[in-house]
Amino acid sequence: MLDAAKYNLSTVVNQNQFLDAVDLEVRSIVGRTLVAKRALVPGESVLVEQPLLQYFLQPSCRSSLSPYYTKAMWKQLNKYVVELDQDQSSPFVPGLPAATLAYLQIDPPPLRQRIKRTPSVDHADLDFFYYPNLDMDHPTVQLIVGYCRNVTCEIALFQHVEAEQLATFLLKIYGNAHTVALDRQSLARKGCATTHSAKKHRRSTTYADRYQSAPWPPSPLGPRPSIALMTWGSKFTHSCSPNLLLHFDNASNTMTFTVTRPVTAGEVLTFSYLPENDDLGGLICGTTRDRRRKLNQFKFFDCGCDRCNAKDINGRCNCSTCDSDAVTSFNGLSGAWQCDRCGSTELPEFLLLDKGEAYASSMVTALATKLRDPDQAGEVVTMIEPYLMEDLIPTLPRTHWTFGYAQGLLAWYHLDLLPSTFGTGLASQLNATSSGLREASVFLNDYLHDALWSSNPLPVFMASWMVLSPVIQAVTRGTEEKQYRVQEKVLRQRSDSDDSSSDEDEAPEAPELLAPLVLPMPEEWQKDVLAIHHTVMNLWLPTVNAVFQQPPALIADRIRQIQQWSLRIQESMAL
Ligand SMILES: C[S@@+](CC[C@H](N)C(=O)[O-])C[C@H]1O[C@@H](n2cnc3c(N)ncnc32)[C@H](O)[C@@H]1O
Repeated sequence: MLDAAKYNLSTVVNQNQFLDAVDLEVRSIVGRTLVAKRALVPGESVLVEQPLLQYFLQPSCRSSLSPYYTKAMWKQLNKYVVELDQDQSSPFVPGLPAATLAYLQIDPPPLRQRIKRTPSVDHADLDFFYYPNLDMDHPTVQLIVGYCRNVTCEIALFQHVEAEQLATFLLKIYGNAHTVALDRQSLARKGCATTHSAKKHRRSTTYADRYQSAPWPPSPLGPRPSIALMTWGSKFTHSCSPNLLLHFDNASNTMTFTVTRPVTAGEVLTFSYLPENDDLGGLICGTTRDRRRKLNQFKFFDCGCDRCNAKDINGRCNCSTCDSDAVTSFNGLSGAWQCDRCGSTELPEFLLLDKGEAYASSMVTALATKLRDPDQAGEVVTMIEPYLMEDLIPTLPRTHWTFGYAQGLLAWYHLDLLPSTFGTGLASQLNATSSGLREASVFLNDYLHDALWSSNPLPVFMASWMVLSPVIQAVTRGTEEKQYRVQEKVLRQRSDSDDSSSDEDEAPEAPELLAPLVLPMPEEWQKDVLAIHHTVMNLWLPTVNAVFQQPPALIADRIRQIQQWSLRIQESMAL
């Protein structure tokens, strides 16, 4: 029970809404967690919170966020990590030195009066954070335990600290903290930063304000990754299909947790501990096995979310035993594939060696990565179509996520890469747009929408852009004819061109681009375009608009492009 008198809510900015919407309970598998106190709707911000403790991941000078930083100590701490991680069995050590320095913020060294500050966090507040057992048989946990022994024995500033105490703190950071891009200028404006470079920046901006015409060089103080430990933000459970979206606001230094789909009273509130921009193995594509492996490596627990526990819709596959169109799902707990209809655990051939899925997954990932890299795209573009259509796709079950994703890559190729690489003439001779729209419809509707939207709406919307953006451009290009007006002045300039008295310095004016002439939509595009349009406008945008009441620039731009595209479709279909 979340009792305001019993708990410290000082970091919570929206205390009334928080207490009205959220409760603290202990649930099986996930332990202590925040749950919905009442039914919640998309767009509700259940928590807005400032960090209890915050520090830069890569400090480069002494500051209010790393008051004990020195180059020599930084070098020494990094050396311990490298020495202990020689076999590189632990995947998660780069943040250790910064977290170690941050420990001194809560437990300052007694002998260093000159730089001693009042502890920024009360020790007792840290009791509220979960951490894994120090005996845990996990390479990162054991590396941290060994590292803390070195630090507390050999570094003078840590001689008042017990190794166990430091290890517990570091594991609390690893198990609970968020990484956010912190803008040092906004901290400096609030008077928080005391670094020499921030002071220099303050001096320079004052000077620049006074002499506004001075061509001032851009500030070197851009956003930098920082670690933020949130008292209540760390009490949400992880899910691979979460019901919350996180947004960090630099100006107020707050993290907001917003509901993304309808939630019933009592439901566990979740966000994803996995990086949300990680296409495969993240929230959209990828296998249960990969996600669980990552969570175990980075966060030390085996995921027990609904998607991992029961049916991984991302990994569904036709049953080869009863030959039904029912799906075979991966059961994360038993670690086996099972048919929804006949219960068979006989694996379809694709999954038999687990090589099929792993191979398909690595191939679509590698292709997507190469195509996004301008230096590598050229070598892949020429082979993507025959490879996907002849080699890979025929081996993929139609209900498996790799099939959906491969269709997405093909759509991208037909709508964008083919015309931009080989020209629009060849693309139209090959009917590339029709093929691309059909493939886009499979990716956006059958895969992202039918399989994932209701359980994972926001990541679906983000992932859709890879294909939705080329769809918008191709449909817009294909339903308009550009029109120009050659202005009178231009005509006069042309007729005067031989006249030696004309002003030679006057540059000829370019023809003015007019609103394009809208053309009817080709009949063979209509079915797929309308299906995509229906999904995006009627099923996706209402939720996206509710969640992002004040959308960040990127989302606002996407919504604007979608709305213009919708107008174009209506105009062109009316002809
Ligand atoms: C950031 S804490 C969440 C709050 C924590 N339960 C507490 O008591 O403070 C992360 C820990 O919660 C548990 N947990 C969170 N999500 C989980 C999930 N999907 N499956 C299993 N355990 C989970 C794990 O023990 C994990 O190490």
